[in-house]
Amino acid sequence: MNADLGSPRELTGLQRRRALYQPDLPPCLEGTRVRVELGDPTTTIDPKCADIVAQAFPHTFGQKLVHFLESNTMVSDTQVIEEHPPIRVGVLFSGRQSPGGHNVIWGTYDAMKAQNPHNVLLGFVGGTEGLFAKKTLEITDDVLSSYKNQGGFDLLGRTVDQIRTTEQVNAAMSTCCDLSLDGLIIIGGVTSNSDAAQLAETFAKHNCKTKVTGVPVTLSGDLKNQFVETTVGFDTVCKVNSQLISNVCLDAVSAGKYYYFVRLMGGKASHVAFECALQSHPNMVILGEEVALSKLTLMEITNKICEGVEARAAQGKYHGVLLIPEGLIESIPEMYALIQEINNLHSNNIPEDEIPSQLSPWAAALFKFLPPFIRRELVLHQESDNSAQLSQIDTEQLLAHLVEAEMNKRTKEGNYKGRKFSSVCHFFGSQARGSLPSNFDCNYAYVLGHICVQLVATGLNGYMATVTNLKDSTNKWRCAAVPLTAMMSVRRHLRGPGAVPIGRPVIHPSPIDLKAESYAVLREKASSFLLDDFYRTPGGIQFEGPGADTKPITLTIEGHDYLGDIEILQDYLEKVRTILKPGCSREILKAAISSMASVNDVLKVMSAPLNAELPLYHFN
Ligand SMILES: O=P(O)(O)OC[C@H]1O[C@](O)(CO)[C@@H](O)[C@@H]1O
Repeated sequence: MNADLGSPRELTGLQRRRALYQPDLPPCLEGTRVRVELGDPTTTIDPKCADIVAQAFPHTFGQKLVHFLESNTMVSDTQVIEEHPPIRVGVLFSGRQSPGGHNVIWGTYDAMKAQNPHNVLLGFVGGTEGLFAKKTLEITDDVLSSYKNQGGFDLLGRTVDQIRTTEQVNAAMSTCCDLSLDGLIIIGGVTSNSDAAQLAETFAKHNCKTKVTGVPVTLSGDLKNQFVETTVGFDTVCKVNSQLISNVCLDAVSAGKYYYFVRLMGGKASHVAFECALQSHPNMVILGEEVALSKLTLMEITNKICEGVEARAAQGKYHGVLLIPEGLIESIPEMYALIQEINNLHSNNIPEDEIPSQLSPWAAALFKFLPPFIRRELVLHQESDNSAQLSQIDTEQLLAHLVEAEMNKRTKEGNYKGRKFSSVCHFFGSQARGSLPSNFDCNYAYVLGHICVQLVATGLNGYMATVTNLKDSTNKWRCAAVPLTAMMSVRRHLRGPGAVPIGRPVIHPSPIDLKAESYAVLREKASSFLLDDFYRTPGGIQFEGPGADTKPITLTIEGHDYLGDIEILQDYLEKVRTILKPGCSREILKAAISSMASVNDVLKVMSAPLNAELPLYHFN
């Protein structure tokens, strides 16, 4: 454990300014009187698994939804919390670093002190290991001062995202009992929140008074369902990565000689890569969900990229930018099967170096075909959820390697006559995780911290703090809490009516919805992105000033706002058309011509019918 955790940091000018930013609270959480409304009892998001989840969580399954309302909203079945006897709460970072995490602690602290100055908030130093070892740091104004609105998780640090074995659960319970905690707040993604549900159930079973609350914090954005719109950190990470990608795009087009293969952190699902593609318009993005759906093999993906390279070469372009989600590797059918075999061998405690010799013949053949660096990475020890360590597998290098080999082959066979293919690989992961969080993430995390305190004060156990209507301004956000069991399901291994649920109930990462409108937009623009170098420069995160709120939240959350972008352009085009009436004056024409760069941009995003209409205007 790092000895520097929690010590005051020396802040730069920008950090100091950020530390002064005061996150907004929605009206329902302002003041000390909060109205709590109990809604409908819940089952699970997958009704077919309800019985299994109910059996596994007899004490916490089926609890009611909770809504927090402005204190003057009158509805039946509500409770107003006015009296606040002192409480003690523990908090820990369980999941991976994600920008905004510190503000959950700050929000929790402020809400606790507003309720009763004698309340005590204890942070577990070193995450789960700190929880098991009872290693705490009391959160105070002083401790918090240099961590407000700051990136990283270094106020408390983190270790393993796992509270699962009987030993771990018992250690957590004895810590909570010994410290006499009324509440335990677990900050993390799907794995941490699944563990939080299990802990809540165990605590309830053993009459432990500590109420467990989960908070959706993960850069991956995959803890997403009918109750949770997005996770803390996703907005920032997508904005930072999009800026980096757009810089790479401009670099690529400037020199015209490299293909950049950029892998993006984000777990099994491709939300980060998808959002970044919408923001920065690279030439290609290969989403794991598409690959899984079409069952594309490694060679089919390679050929698809090669076709893109050839099509661009036909236009004299020898550069490009490709986005690759880190989870792609597991979406390729034959790679998935190989990784499953490796995982099974790990689960049977076979040492890394013996794994290759224990593979089935077909898996061994595939393994042998892969370059040595990928082989080494594939056999690394597993993540806490028994899956491969995606961040350690250089899928971008594997693809660059296969594409280069295929392009050389095509050249040799005389099928490709363009310049030699050249690639540069990047992995964008931690660069964005440590970023100063966006205003959105600062506000979202701070509000979630407040909700956690209301849950503990109301005595609710096994809930996740949630906020919906996030695309609106903070004063319209709807604050709620959802039983963790309501988000659980059990994986089925067979499709169709014969499907049998296998495994234990957990909260699963949600894949990209390939039926969503934002996905349709991306597909519609795919050939233009591939050939036209229609790169977009979103720029760095703007914290203040005129640029700060132009795009307050990620495009995929807003759903239609990418279309909104197009609407703005359409509107602009209409204006240009109105000015450019046939026979218009020279001055007006000159003014319009000076906007031509933008008109060209417009042309690139416009759909075909509008494109077709434009030549009616003769600018020369
Ligand atoms: O830095 P680490 O510990 O390798 O974690 C990386 C992993 O954590 C995540 O950010 C979140 O689970 C994944 O996207 C990624 O594979």
